Amino acid sequence: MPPKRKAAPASSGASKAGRTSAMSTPGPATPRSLDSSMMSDAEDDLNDPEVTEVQRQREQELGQEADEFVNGWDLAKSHLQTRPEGWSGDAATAYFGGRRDFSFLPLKPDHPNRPIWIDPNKGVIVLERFNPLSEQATDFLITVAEPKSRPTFLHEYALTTHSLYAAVSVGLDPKDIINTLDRFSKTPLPATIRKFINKCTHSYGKVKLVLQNNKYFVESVDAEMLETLLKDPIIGPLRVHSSEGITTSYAPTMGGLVIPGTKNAAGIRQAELDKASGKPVAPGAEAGNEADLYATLNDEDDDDDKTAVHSFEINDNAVEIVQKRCLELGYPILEEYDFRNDDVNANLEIDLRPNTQIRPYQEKSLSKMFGNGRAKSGIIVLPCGAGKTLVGITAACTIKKGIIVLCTSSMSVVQWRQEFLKWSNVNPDDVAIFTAESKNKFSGNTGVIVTTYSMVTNNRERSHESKKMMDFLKGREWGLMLLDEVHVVPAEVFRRVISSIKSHSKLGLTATLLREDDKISHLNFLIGPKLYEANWMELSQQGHIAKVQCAEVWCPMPTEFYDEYLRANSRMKRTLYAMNPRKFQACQYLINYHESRGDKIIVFSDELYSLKQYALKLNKVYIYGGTGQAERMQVLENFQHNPDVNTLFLSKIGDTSLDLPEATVLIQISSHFGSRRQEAQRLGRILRAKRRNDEGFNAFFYSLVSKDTQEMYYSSKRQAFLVDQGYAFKVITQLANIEKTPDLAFATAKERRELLQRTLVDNEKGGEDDVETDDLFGKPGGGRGRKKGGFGGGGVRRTAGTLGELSGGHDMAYIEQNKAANKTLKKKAKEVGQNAFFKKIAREKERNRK
Ligand SMILES: Nc1ncnc2c1ncn2[C@@H]1O[C@H](COP(=O)(O)OP(=O)(O)OP(=O)(O)O)[C@@H](O)[C@H]1O
Repeated sequence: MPPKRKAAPASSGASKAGRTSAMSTPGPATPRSLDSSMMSDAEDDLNDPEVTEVQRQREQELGQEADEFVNGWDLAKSHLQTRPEGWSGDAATAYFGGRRDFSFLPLKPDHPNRPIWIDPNKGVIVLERFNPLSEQATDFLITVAEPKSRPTFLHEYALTTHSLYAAVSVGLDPKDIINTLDRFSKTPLPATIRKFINKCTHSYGKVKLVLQNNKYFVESVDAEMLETLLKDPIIGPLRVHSSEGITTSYAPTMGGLVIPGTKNAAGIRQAELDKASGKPVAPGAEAGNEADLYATLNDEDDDDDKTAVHSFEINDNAVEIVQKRCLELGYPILEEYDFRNDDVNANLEIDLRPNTQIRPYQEKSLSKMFGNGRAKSGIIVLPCGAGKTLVGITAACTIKKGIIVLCTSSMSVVQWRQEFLKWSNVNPDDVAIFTAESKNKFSGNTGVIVTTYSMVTNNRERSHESKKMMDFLKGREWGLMLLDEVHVVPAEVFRRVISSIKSHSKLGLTATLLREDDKISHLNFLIGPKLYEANWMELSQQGHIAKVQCAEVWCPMPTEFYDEYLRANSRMKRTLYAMNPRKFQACQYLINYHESRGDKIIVFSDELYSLKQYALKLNKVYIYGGTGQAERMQVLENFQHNPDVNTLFLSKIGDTSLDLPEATVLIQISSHFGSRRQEAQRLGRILRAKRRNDEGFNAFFYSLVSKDTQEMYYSSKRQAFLVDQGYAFKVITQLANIEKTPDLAFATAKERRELLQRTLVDNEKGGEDDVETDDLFGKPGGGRGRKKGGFGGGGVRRTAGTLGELSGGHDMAYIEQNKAANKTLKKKAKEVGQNAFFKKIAREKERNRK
């Protein structure tokens, strides 16, 4: 069967440039050129129970697609060899024909000097990064469009309704948007694009959602508009009937706003004054500081004219439906909080400490939130380690009202509280924690509460204390709700949080806004649109996150493994491509190489059988769902502090449930399907490297892939997001001098055969059923670390002798070669219970507890 081969849309062309060949031939062109639309409905959302069933079905389909892909290459290759004489088509022709043929757009005479192209149908903008005007164009595009893909030479942005609203809300005039786009464009601005911009900007801000006295109101200055909405068959019935239809009041006015932690903030200016004992730096002194432009609104904007506003009340649980419907009607609802004129809710004494200065990208992201002096709800996307916490705290210091922070674990709750105390001058008694262990309220009449999603959405019988606390949380209006790690929380959880706890504004924080597509659109209504997404490459060039070299290592499968692979069911296929002895050797080689350079290495395997086999054979420590809490802590502490423990094997439990110490190298030996989010999250683990500013320092991310298997396909799918962020995956087909690796595993044909037999026998009965979850909200049928069979389970029998008998090779008795390194650690820990290293850790723990 020929592979499904839909040509990718022209608009994703820029993202195709991400993979390059480092050594020898990369083989066939990369699977990125396959149907990229399939990426959108991938099973990205590993944690969402709602997705699990869909996910299982997709897994099967994906398996088929992957097989077709692999077979397809053979077909394609044979086709190329036999193409007819005189055939003039080339591989690229398909990308520029039909709907992607834009040659009807006339080029301006000086088009080489202009940096952008605009797709008249989709509003996708392609920016030439090598053009001299690209810097200016980038600053502008970030304000009016959403970044989609940013590899080295070509960037893609998209004009969307939300991006245009955001542009208007920071004071850009539709005419200016059109003129500037036209100025940068190589062709005259298409009429469709002008129309789209005018339409979106025209309806901006006509309808608002406002929280007053713990009730939601739909508000507009245009009474007729509200009448129209009330006549709508969906919105009309959602009005609260006891309320008296449309009411009219008068809107207050705004004053100037300065985001704390920026150059203009009082604290910073005071600190600069003190430091230099001289004049303060003039506000906005830095020419072209875009954030200054947006963040500081002049008091001249004040006027005393009060405008009449009309409103009607809606039910708490109708908010999402009304928002969706208004967007369909072409009147997107604006959720903005005029916190400076909120006299109802108490003010919180909180400011950033005077010496705290937020970084330019943090400032930019916040200027999107506070662009017009009010707080817009939405999501800020910053890579791991780029300082999302400080962004959230600065937002809290700007709003200065009651703040509620929702985290994914009680460990993060404690960290958030500590960060509040570290970066701001808030009174420690005003920052309270609501977890299973602690249910304190703040001392004054307002403050900060840090809690977890599960604490506030828990359906089980609550303790008296916990119930009292929930009543407290529900009974008041919060100024800001900070939602951490929004990409891993199911939409239903947000729905429950948001309908029970009322807040005037919401800020979602995440490193990757990747979920199944419809879930992303849920977030638009549940939290708000994406306000800002940082450019990873820019941040790494500026030294805020580490530079990472990404490579995909192609490992051929020995014939006997490949034969079994072709015959195997999908479960066994996965085990076989993970247990490929050439892959094992590559892993051993890379570990040796990087350990000798002083790196700390994390090896990820989603396949539990291979995880443990690799770790045992290489005598390394490992953690998976079944590892007890005490052992986990011990392994992590050793990995962090013990110079003899430099490699840690991790199952997918490491993606979300562990607070991992810093590492500088990541190796993936097996990864589940095509989750772009998981891939990005894993890369994030090495972005925080402290040595990132050392001259020539690089972190490394290797994906080991068994050649000509389904893995090749999944791997390319997984990389899509990172490629869009500008990471180039080098393909390595040969590791130099690998055969000279000391004690290279499976170096002989006999050892490889033995490995194959053992793998087949051990997994005969289904082996590890990978229901292990790293999951915060649980999946049906699997609690944390629950698994059928496998290690510690009852399903697999592994005894010396059995294999020999089965295979008929009595000389191949299976010997458990290594004691688990974990056990050695445990033993050592007992022996050296009073060792300085452990004493230090104990002291640190004690300090943290205080
Ligand atoms: N403006 C700043 N000035 C100084 N240090 C900063 C600043 N912003 C962030 N940092 C530091 O950068 C580090 C990473 O910050 P943080 O943990 O908030 O990142 P993150 O984006 O939340 O990462 P993750 O997604 O991994 O949780 C922290 O040590 C933090 O103190």
